[in-house]
Amino acid sequence: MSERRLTVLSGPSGVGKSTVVAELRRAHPEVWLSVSVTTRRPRPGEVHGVHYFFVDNEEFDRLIESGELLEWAEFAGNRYGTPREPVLKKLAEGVPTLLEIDLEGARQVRRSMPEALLVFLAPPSWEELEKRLRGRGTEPEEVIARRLEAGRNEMAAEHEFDLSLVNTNVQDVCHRLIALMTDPQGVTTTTNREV
Ligand SMILES: Nc1ncnc2c1ncn2[C@@H]1O[C@H](COP(=O)(O)OP(=O)(O)OP(=O)(O)O)[C@@H](O)[C@H]1O
Ligand SMILES: Nc1nc2c(ncn2[C@@H]2O[C@H](COP(=O)(O)O)[C@@H](O)[C@H]2O)c(=O)[nH]1
Repeated sequence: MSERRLTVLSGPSGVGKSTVVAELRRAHPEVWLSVSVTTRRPRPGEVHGVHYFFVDNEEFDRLIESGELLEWAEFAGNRYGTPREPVLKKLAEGVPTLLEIDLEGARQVRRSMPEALLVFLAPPSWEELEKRLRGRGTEPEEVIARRLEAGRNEMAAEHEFDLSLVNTNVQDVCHRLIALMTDPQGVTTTTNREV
């Protein structure tokens, strides 16, 4: 089984990664999304084991030390990581597998699984990104500021990805993403900005 079936979706906070992934999975339930571990507190409506595995710092330390994480990173004051075992199992079964992770995590996957397809989700503009992040209404202003600061860094790393998709329209992005996941032959190694 080729590691090419592993697709990583990254991009600045608020660009619409979760929205795109939710629509992709609604339309294509055959795609498996890794459930990450995080030390962040749950937002209203988030369910343990569905949106994240919510753990404390001690448990996260243990997961790192025992090598149970494929990658992990600190983002805007919290830690996030991908459980290794379920990802390897799904890939071995040939299931199209998706990780929604930050830039640092994507870089780690690039090193450990170089055949993975790394897709950057870009906003139509910086103003639109701010509008989406604030409009979501899930974080206080100081957290939004930290996420936007991280977002500047993520935008500067767009060229590291195999491909960029501009999230103007969720349906358009989903169509392109599922095509890439099921037939990634057309992807070149230089960054293309699309949609
Ligand atoms: N194409 C789009 N057009 C307009 N609004 C959008 C679009 N995609 C997502 N949004 C909205 O932008 C907000 C942020 O989306 P979402 O939570 O999916 O972002 P995210 O990239 O997963 O953020 P984070 O990294 O912080 O988890 C949401 O309110 C969502 O409804
Ligand atoms: N490196 C990793 N980053 C992850 C993982 N799971 C989620 N994330 C990224 O964290 C930020 C913030 O997410 P939020 O849910 O608090 O808004 C976002 O960029 C996610 O993509 C992971 O397992 N590893």
